[in-house]
Amino acid sequence: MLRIGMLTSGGDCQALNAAMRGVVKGIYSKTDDVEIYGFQDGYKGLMYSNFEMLTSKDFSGILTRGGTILGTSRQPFKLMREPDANGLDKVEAMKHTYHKLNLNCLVILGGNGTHKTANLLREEGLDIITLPKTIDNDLWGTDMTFGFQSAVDIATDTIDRIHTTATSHSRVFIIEVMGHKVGYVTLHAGIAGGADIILLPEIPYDIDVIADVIERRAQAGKPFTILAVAEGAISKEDALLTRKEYKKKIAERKYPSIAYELEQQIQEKMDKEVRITVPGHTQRGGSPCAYDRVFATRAGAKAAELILNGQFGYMVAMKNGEFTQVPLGDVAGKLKYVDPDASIIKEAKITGISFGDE
Ligand SMILES: Nc1ncnc2c1ncn2[C@@H]1O[C@H](COP(=O)(O)OP(=O)(O)OP(=O)(O)O)[C@@H](O)[C@H]1O
Ligand SMILES: O=P(O)(O)OC[C@H]1O[C@](O)(CO)[C@@H](O)[C@@H]1O
Ligand SMILES: [Mg+2]
Repeated sequence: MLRIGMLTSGGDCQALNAAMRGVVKGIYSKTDDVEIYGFQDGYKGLMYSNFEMLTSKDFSGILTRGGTILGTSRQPFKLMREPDANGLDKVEAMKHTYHKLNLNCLVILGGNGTHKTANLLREEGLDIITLPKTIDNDLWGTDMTFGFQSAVDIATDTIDRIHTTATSHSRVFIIEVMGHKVGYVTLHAGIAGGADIILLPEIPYDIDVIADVIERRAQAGKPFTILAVAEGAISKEDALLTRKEYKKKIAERKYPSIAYELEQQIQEKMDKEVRITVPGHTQRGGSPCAYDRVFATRAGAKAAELILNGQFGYMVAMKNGEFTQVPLGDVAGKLKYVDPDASIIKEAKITGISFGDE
């Protein structure tokens, strides 16, 4: 008998269900002697022993369904070592549930935050397999994560729609794309949507450069400008602050987000109508795109293979188009950033896209 626990943690995204379906189909293709325990709302379900016993049937028909059938939750990792309101030791509670149910392994689908806890549980002796989930594509050790391509498609669609109205009204439009620390979604949607300016957390911007691009476009007979801006885009001045100083500045910022601060800065420089669009959680919603369905199904199959082989302590990862496994200890606590020297940045610049830096 194989007893498998499963949970989804962190922000939801497209293809979580597709990935779990892949794992379950992969296992059931080899054996029927399986019990699947689905923990509700992320690690919470494991802590408080909230689970449902699922069968292969529960995973049928969910390939195209957005969200997660298990529910999810998030909390800063540092709170994991702090007792809950009733004094419960969260890590001990999770271990207790795992052992009480006599699980052979725990399958965890999550992003970078989730992997810190997954690795902690591995260090505590649990057998863990993880799958790389996040729209941010910021997981170290894998070239791709599921959710990313779907989010890029949605953000691109937003930019496409803004393009027509921006052109009609000769306006400057700021489209704020998800990504506080890492700008992959903004970079790809920005290029795909033909944004004129792309601002990423990894490449600090200079407001004078931005004003100059808008001005030069107007002089060239293009009175509208589209800016694709990551939630975590940062000015050159702010990039010089210490982490603590910057956090304080953000906490005290009178604007709801970077897009509104930028709008103000642009309007101080020029007499232009500026509008803001924030697609927000639409980027995580709805059905996964075809790429993510394929990626998640393959990742699920790879996870099933590892489980059946008794290989634990790994994240399923894609490297150069092939699925492989990376030790959890290598993944946890790291982020994969956009490399400002990557050729994609150079190529975007060659085609006239400004990153607001020079
Ligand atoms: N009930 C809980 N109590 C304490 N910590 C929790 C609980 N549920 C989840 N967590 C923690 O929440 C965090 C989820 O991570 P985070 O919010 O950084 O998202 P992520 O996994 O990086 O995914 P994404 O970036 O795609 O949203 C993990 O550190 C996990 O351990
Ligand atoms: O769902 P929440 O808690 O509002 O978090 C939003 C954040 O989650 C992500 O969608 C995924 O990490 C980020 O891109 C975004 O900044
Ligand atoms: Mg994350």
